[in-house]
Amino acid sequence: MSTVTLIKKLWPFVQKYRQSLIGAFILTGVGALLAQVTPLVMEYTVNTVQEILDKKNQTQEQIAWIVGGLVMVLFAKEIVNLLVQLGQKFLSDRLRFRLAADLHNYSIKRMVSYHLSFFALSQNQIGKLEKRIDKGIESLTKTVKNLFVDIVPMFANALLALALMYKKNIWVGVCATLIMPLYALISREQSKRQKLIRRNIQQFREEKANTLFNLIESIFVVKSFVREEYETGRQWKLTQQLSDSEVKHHRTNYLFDGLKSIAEQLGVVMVFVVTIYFVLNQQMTIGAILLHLMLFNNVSAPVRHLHRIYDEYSEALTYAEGFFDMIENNSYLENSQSKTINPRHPVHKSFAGTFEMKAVDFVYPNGKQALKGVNLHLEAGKTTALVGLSGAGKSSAMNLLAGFYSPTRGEILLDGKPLTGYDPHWIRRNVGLVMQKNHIFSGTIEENIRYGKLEATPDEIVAAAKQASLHEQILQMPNGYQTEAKALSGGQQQRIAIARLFLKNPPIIFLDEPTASLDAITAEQIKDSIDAIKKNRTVLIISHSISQIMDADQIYVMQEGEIIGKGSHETLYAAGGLYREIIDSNARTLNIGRLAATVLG
Ligand SMILES: Nc1ncnc2c1ncn2[C@@H]1O[C@H](COP(=O)(O)OP(=O)(O)OP(=O)(O)O)[C@@H](O)[C@H]1O
Repeated sequence: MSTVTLIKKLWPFVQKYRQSLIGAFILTGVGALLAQVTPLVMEYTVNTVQEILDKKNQTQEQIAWIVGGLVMVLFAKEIVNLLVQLGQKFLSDRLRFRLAADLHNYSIKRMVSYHLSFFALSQNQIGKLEKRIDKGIESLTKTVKNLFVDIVPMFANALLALALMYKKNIWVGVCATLIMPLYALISREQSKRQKLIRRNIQQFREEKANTLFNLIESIFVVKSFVREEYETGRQWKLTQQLSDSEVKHHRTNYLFDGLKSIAEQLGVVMVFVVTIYFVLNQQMTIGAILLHLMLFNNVSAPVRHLHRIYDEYSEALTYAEGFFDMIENNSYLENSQSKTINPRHPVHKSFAGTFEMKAVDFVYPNGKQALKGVNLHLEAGKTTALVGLSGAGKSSAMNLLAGFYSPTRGEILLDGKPLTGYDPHWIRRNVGLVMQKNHIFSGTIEENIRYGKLEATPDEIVAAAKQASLHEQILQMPNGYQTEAKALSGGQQQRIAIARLFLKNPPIIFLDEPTASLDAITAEQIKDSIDAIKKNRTVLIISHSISQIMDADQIYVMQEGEIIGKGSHETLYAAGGLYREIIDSNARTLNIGRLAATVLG
């Protein structure tokens, strides 16, 4: 990423802090002027002392005045300088922290508006994203701070000092300028070599953060398979690769720092020799030696720090690239605002809820084709079931109907209109989802149920918990509804998701194995509650349980991403094939003959 691109991208975030920017620039100008005071005062001092020594007729009173005056000027300059620096630091810090907050908020806002396929990409795994956002914001805000505290003040100071050197003597000015191209050349070469190393470091850091996240997330499996050593070994390997790259990075820096130091000393010697020449030829006063060396120090200060500035800046550019790539990824934006039918459109008030998939193909970002030419019809107000072996594509079809992914080919219609024309937020507001794996947030049971309807009253929450057959168990918990939800069992967590659904009370219901981790009695209770809520709603259910499949008005059988049969339970069973195999093996697993004999007596 080039500097111009970076400025263009940052400007929308920075422009509302224009006043701080202008203030910082004014202070920078004042600071640059003040920095030249000391060399000029020193020149005057040396020349005056020389004069006193030459004339040998100055009174003690005159000497006291000169010394006192010098002390006053230098002291006053330091006070003003201190205030200027404080102002610069305050303004730049304020800008930095505000900017960090804005960038963070914006990146979160963008990220949550991306399609699920964005999160399915391997480079967007949780730890990697976290690192990219963190490092991106950190280095961008550091660059802004450096700009006002380091870069602009130092360069303003250097330019003014250089102008003064030229004004004093053109040859001295030329000497001071000569080292610049040499320095720039060395810095450019250094940056070229460091670029690749820095990219590697960024990737290793993201990888390391991600592996750590995964490790903590999978600690149960790690321990149960006694894989502690294997996991620490994986971490060690990554850390080793990262530290190798960092060592290489610093080694290259040391080498180039040495070269730059030689270039700077060359400049000092040249300025010194030229000034001495003019002093000996009596074309300059002796104070000029001190003046020129101090001015050259002002000129070379930014140059001396150039590598650090350059280093931090190049690092910022690398991270900024990753950060802006992530937050500007429009191809993954769900873009609810741009839809032809938005939440305020009257069509939504009278929608029926008929879904249709027409010749839908779907390929995941990793290249796995999950759906092939799928034709599916969910009749409004009826229950449709998807049946098939594991990996057949049932959940993928459901995710597409809920608008989480877009078909690779074919189209999906809702009430005869393309799903792509609807605001995905609106669709999901009208669809209640209970998935195989339901996420429980850190927080209380009440907070977790409330997620289904944020404005729900406590009574509504209790009613939803009752419908989900969870209320009694919650009351037995140490803090009732205020108990930490993560402490719940798998089945209880699933019922939290079901309670959310009841609270949301949506016209369309998608259920993916809603009773998968429940005991038989709870599963029956939930089935009854779901049966009650199902009436007159459009329902899509994925289940391996015979009872839930049989009740459906229409059943679709899926195999390897394709629909291979549809109809009622009776017609599909009579037709034989996969459906019959699934039902028969379900019955065998249940040992239905013996079960019937026991239950029916
Ligand atoms: N996020 C993903 N990225 C890549 N491939 C995926 C992803 N999710 C699912 N798949 C693949 O798509 C295929 C269909 O998966 P899907 O989850 O839709 O099957 P399913 O019929 O619901 O299976 P199950 O009954 O086990 O839940 C599988 O081969 C699976 O590996």
